[in-house]
Amino acid sequence: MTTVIKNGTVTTHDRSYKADVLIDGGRIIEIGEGLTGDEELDATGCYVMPGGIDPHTHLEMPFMGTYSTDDFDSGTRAALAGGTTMVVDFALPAPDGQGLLDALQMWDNKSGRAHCDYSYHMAVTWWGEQVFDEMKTVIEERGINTFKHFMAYKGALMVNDDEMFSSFKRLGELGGIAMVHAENGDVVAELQAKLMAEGNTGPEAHAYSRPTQVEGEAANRAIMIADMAGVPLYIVHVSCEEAHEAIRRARQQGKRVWGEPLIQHLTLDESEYMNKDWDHAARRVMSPPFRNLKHQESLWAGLQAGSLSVVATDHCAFTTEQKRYGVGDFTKIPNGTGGLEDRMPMLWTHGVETGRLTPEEFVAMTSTNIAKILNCYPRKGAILPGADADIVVWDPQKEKTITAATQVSAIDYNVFEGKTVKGLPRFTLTRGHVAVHDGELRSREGHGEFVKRAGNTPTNKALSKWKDLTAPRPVQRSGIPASGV
Ligand SMILES: NC(=O)NCCC(=O)O
Ligand SMILES: [Zn+2]
Ligand SMILES: [Zn+2]
Repeated sequence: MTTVIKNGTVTTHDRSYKADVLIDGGRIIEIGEGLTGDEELDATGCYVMPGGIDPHTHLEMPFMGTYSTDDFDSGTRAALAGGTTMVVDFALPAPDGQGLLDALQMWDNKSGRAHCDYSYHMAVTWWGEQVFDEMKTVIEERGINTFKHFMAYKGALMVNDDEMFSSFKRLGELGGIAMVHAENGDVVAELQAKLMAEGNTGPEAHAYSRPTQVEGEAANRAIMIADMAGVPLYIVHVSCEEAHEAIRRARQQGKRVWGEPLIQHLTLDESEYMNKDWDHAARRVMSPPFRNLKHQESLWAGLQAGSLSVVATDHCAFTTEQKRYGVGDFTKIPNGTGGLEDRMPMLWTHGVETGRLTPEEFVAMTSTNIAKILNCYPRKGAILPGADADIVVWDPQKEKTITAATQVSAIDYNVFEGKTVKGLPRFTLTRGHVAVHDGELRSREGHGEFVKRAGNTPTNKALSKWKDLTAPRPVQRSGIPASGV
């Protein structure tokens, strides 16, 4: 059966034009005028865009003594409801020595419920011969080319500089991409202990324990270590000017570094932690914490200027009951917030509707840029013949007020509660299946497929060539002087 999307404006990362889009067998087969199909979707007044890709989710993640509540079922339904058609989740080996392949098996056991396509990043939570060896299999056989390192969460997921340098060098050899959660975990641990000792036990102390300096220092350190190891670097959840500045400078110097701000850091601020209601503040505890207007403006400017590349969510949703594990001790509040369902409408509302972004830039930041970085473009992130029919028909006039009462996510609150958004999906298609039909969710459990992503991306190849060309070489001398003895 064929499906045709009619009367819309096709909008990609580089242009917009009027055309119909014909779909068969889960792929786009033709783009043009006057197309017909068995099923017609009317896109009058809408943009026809590549479905969103959220490159940063933690679905059913074991973390801080519990599991994040949205799993591959509710999480991917929430994604589709908001126009996102692919998520990339982090497979996390237990830091006490669990192998990478073993962790991937655990993630495979969970992801079978996905309603949209998905891929994984691999986390490196400890270092040893087994990790070194298995990295090759992960890249070459499992099709996962991105490896995340936590520079924070001391005593749990954190790796030290020597481990990070070893891992980065191995990734450079194998054609992988390094990722970091950039916060100085040693400093955070000390600040946490000091705050607790002084009786600062509430959720606001979470923000006090993670000032922008800890992020800026770690981002800069990771950039320099990646440069010495000869590996491209992707910095997740960039929240402040200090980290952005390090990325901006590195990119201006020709280093291969990308920065990913989150929709939460772009639109919410630290005043949330001062709320008199403990639950309200604790629900917003995430790392890095929300910042102030100055940092938000830096992130928006980075998106406009191209020094920041991708907008994600870091969706890691805990219920109020789970957040209450940290009553009396803020260090025990599970870190993480939701956002999968709201990323695209919030970015459209605060980006395109305000004139900060063009619709084409919106597509680039929510889909195409990350598809290119992760090496799954143009299968994903494109409206082109042959691409997967992961499409969102975006209605710029459709409005709603975000509320937990009607959200798809399984948790009992929403950090964007009460915010009105203008710009929502009329239809969301996942490999041709119409999963959102005029506000109605018609997704299918298990429809999602794993997306393999080969290593040795174009960026890896270019960087390796450059590093070879500029590597230190011995000076060729005509004669060696006699020893002075
Ligand atoms: N960001 C956060 O607070 N929770 C999820 C885990 C991580 O990305 O650090
Ligand atoms: Zn993180
Ligand atoms: Zn994360």
